[in-house]
Amino acid sequence: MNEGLGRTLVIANPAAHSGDGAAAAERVEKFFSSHANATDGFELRLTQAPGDGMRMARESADFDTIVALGGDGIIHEVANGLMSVASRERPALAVVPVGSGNDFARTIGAATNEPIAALGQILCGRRRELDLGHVASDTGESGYFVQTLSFGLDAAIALDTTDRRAAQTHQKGSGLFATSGVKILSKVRGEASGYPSRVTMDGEKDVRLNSIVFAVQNGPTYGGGFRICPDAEPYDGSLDLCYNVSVPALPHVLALFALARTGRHVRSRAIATGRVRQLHIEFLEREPPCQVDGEPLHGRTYDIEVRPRSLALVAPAQ
Ligand SMILES: Nc1ncnc2c1ncn2[C@@H]1O[C@H](COP(=O)(O)OP(=O)(O)OP(=O)(O)O)[C@@H](O)[C@H]1O
Repeated sequence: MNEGLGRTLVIANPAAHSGDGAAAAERVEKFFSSHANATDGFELRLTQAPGDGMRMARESADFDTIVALGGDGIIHEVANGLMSVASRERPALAVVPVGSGNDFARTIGAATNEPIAALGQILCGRRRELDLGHVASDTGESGYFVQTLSFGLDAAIALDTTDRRAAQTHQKGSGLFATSGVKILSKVRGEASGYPSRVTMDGEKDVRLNSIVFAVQNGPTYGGGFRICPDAEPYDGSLDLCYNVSVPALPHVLALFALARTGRHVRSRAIATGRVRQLHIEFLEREPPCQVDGEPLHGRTYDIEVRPRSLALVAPAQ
């Protein structure tokens, strides 16, 4: 049993998972109202638009625990808002995952799209110190990521899933990612052309790559369950990498994409993996598509680092 949630703020995205977030928020409100000893008082606030979750979390120093209810997007916003709160006043993060992708939830072992089960896990959970990734680009954009940052074709695929969700597709999770993958890859004619880059890992000598895929992960999956960095874990003080070291022919790229569903792509000679604390990437010819926890980010040059043990997380007891 954890030491209690204390004063609790639920920040809920009613639009998450094609609108399921609204009903999930009601169920959580009912649960906390009828189990008064679960918290030292709670408030529920619904977001109305992108950005609200970050703002609400930024102003949450009076609470002990913030429960982010929704998908990876709202968890990303709440984590970023919490990082603006002074560390000695920063509330703990808990999640009730109601999303289409739920990659962060999968990483920490939280029940997905089952709000009461997820609440049960929180109430019986244990505190863990969660690492975050931090990224800053040459456009001046910067922020933290809880799960994933990637460049290249896979980022284009992830961003396409966001557009297709906004267009009310009924697909979810890895099916959505797979369909966007086939769509994006079918636009590639002949050889997939990469994004030439110069990469410095942990201050070592730089390497030249022609990146089709360059993923920087705090947890193992992206795209609703694709195990791009199968060994990543968000409590180890480092970020895991997966990138191509040669540019395979298109059928090979498609095969690797399919294998990534279960993490078997890492056995390919075209793929390298790594583990770093800090990374500098410069894209030499053109800006690649880039996604951070499923949202777009822009720039040609990126500084990325792990911020170990940044957030107290109420994680399911394993
Ligand atoms: N009230 C709202 N109406 C519309 N969009 C919102 C609202 N609140 C937040 N958002 C935005 O919706 C986006 C997606 O939300 P969220 O990640 O919670 O759900 P999802 O897309 O269904 O799940 P996942 O990210 O796991 O696939 C976020 O980027 C968030 O900023």
